Amino acid sequence: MTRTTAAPGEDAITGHPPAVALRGATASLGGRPVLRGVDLTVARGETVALLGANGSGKSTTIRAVLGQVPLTGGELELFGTPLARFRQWRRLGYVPQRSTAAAGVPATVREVVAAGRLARRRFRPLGREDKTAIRTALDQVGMADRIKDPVDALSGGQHQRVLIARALAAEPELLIMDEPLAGVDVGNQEALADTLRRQVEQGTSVLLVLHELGPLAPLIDRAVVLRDGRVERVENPDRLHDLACHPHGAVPTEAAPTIETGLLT
Ligand SMILES: Nc1ncnc2c1ncn2[C@@H]1O[C@H](COP(=O)(O)OP(=O)(O)OP(=O)(O)O)[C@@H](O)[C@H]1O
Repeated sequence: MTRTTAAPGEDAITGHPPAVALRGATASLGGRPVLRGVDLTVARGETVALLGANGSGKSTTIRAVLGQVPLTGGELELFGTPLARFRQWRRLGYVPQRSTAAAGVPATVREVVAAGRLARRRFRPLGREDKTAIRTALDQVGMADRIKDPVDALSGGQHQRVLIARALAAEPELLIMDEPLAGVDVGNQEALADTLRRQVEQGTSVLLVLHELGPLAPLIDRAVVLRDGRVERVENPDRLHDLACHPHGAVPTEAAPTIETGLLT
């Protein structure tokens, strides 16, 4: 049912609370303030990109959303539930920044992707549904033929695609990804963008850190630009082209040449 008015915190169209509602978030790491009052909302079915220079707090923000970095102030709700009471982690899928993920873990591709089903199957053996989800997720990232290989035998970009498959296998309602296309070649970036488009069409909410919009640009509803642990500005899709070319400076008034991707930091 379409609604024209929404209660505070609810999405105006679906009437559901947003997937992510972060308000005035502050956090410190190593004794230094890193988040200094971040407001971030991801409505149901929305795709939000977090942009900003190195060290601006993008990864820390999404780790805070995942409950991995404690907030020193502010509020976080996931699907309308305050973090302290949130237990439905199976509704989330996470693709960590590649350099921090699964390095040196002696596991096969299948085992890594099966880990994405952990929260769903509550440590029971894999069932038929799990096996189908694993196979489908690997198909979606073009890695089904490597299912039996050790992850150590994969290239960096292939490894990244397996981590994306792990998140997809969870069939999440909210997909959180930290630089998901880093190290992935152009052809596979396009394929992953198609996969993500299908997820979004099915109603998945997406929060992702990007340095380059690349083929994901058409999927993005809003871009939140961080600077020094604060939201510097929020941009709508029609500004994304300019943002890709001029992330931290003035946007020229003259028409710029059409460029689909651009360096964001
Ligand atoms: N474990 C840590 N201990 C201390 N400081 C940290 C830690 N992790 C991150 N920081 C600091 O927090 C700030 C924000 O880091 P964060 O990783 O969130 O930035 P980012 O925007 O994701 O950067 P990048 O684009 O380089 O990935 C940086 O100044 C960083 O040095």
